[in-house]
Amino acid sequence: MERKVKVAAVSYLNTRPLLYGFREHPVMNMLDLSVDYPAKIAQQLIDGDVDVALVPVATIPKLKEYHIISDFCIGAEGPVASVCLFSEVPLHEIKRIYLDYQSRTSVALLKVLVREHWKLSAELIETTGDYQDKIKGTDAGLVIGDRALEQRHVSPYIYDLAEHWMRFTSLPFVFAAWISNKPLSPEFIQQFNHANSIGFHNIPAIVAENPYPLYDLTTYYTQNISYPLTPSKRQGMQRFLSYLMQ
Ligand SMILES: C=C(O[C@@H]1C=C(C(=O)O)C=C[C@H]1O)C(=O)O
Repeated sequence: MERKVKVAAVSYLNTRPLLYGFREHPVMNMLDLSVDYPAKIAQQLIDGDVDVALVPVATIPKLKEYHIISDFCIGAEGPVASVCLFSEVPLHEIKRIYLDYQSRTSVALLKVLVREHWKLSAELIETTGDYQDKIKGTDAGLVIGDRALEQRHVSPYIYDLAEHWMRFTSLPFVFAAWISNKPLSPEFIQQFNHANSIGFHNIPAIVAENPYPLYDLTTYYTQNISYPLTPSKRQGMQRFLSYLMQ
């Protein structure tokens, strides 16, 4: 029997609709699935520890070989809600910004917005562990994923990065896409895509099995995160990658 395809996905709530259909799907006989936070997954795909991953798109320039294997992604066509710059003061009073160690794409996006759109001179600070309690006074923080949905209840100023990218470029944004570091069989890709698509017809069931008091997950899954990897999202992704190559 052929070796199983190693697949890594993001462990946040936003990935639940993509993974919902994998349970009991025949494609599970062809793969081993693991989950982790985005920066970890990026490293696993770069190192070849996995074959396919829902990787931050900012990882693409670091891959020797890459194939976008699916019609689904973690994207947004307006406010995404879970990737934000959080602050106690307005944007232009921010002196320092803590960056999220779990992120690759959003950190790169924040840098593009700081430099090209907001034109801020704030100092950017890398983090390696919890830092949200440092978001105080003129120290702001970029937070992604479920922790961002929590931080929405803490910080008075919330700058949504997908919304600001759209204001800047008039294009949607792609945070993560299913990417392989080697060619995979058309049969696998077809089954994989099918498994990804099942959740979209079952959003009420997914919301019901993930009780989450901090944010309305129906809104999150249907109005914030936009999953289809459309031509305009690909265009947004190319524009973003062109900033990373500069
Ligand atoms: C929208 C999100 O997108 C995530 C952001 C990523 C990043 O910044 O590298 C990577 C994967 C996505 O799951 C989120 O997690 O809130």
